[in-house]
Amino acid sequence: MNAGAGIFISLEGIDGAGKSTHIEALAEALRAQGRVVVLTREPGGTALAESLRELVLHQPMDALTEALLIFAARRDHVQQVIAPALARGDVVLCDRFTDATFAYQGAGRGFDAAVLGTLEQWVQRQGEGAPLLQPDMTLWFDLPPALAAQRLAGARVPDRFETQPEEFFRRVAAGYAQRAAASAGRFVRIDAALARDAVWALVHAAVVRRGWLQACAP
Ligand SMILES: Nc1ncnc2c1ncn2[C@@H]1O[C@H](COP(=O)(O)OP(=O)(O)OP(=O)(O)O)[C@@H](O)[C@H]1O
Ligand SMILES: Cc1cn([C@H]2C[C@H](O)[C@@H](COP(=O)(O)O)O2)c(=O)[nH]c1=O
Repeated sequence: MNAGAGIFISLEGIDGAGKSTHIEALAEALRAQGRVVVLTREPGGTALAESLRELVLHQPMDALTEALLIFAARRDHVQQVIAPALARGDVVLCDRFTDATFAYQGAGRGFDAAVLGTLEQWVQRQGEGAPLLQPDMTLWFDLPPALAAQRLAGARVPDRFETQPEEFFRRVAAGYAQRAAASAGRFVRIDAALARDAVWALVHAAVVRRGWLQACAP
């Protein structure tokens, strides 16, 4: 649940699943129908959080340090960008949010999910008794890790996560599947193995179904 009048949509999936390929087009489709869209990402989205992102993606560190830095970045991002945008009534499109932490740090690294849950409660509430900030909808780009690795091969210099073996991404993918099953009303599974046009059609249809976009005229 989000605390404002706006709409909070997150995009999730393992590295290379195709989120970035569609997030700009979704922002444009929403803007074309008069919505104000804040396009952002995690870790990142503020100057401080982008600095923490650089550390998390490139510096060696243990699992607790990684989880704390990601939640510190998230706190700043929520306070400075996401909560104000939702309060204004904007649409927030966020490339990854806390489901990524449960999938990567929890399922991938094996970090204690209960501790992650506690950090989530601290970071995503605006005050005592306030609701837990959560996306209204999560578009989950579900792609087999072997296919994601093929798509990413040679595409860019890999970071600390992208250099992990395929087995790591199998655990992360299983983590996402578990999150999706536990929050079936929030998650929309996108078959990311399809061709780009077909993936876009699924993304567009998911947002239309919620009534946040008008269907295109035939
Ligand atoms: N449906 C598709 N079919 C084939 N290739 C695709 C498809 N969608 C995206 N790609 C390609 O796969 C690669 C990864 O896509 P993209 O960067 O959008 O993934 P991502 O989920 O944003 O990854 P990351 O989270 O690691 O940044 C890119 O080279 C992109 O052009
Ligand atoms: C939010 C979040 C992210 N990560 C990881 C997942 C990715 O490998 C990188 C971000 O890179 P991207 O190209 O922008 O997808 O960070 C994570 O491990 N935990 C998180 O909570």
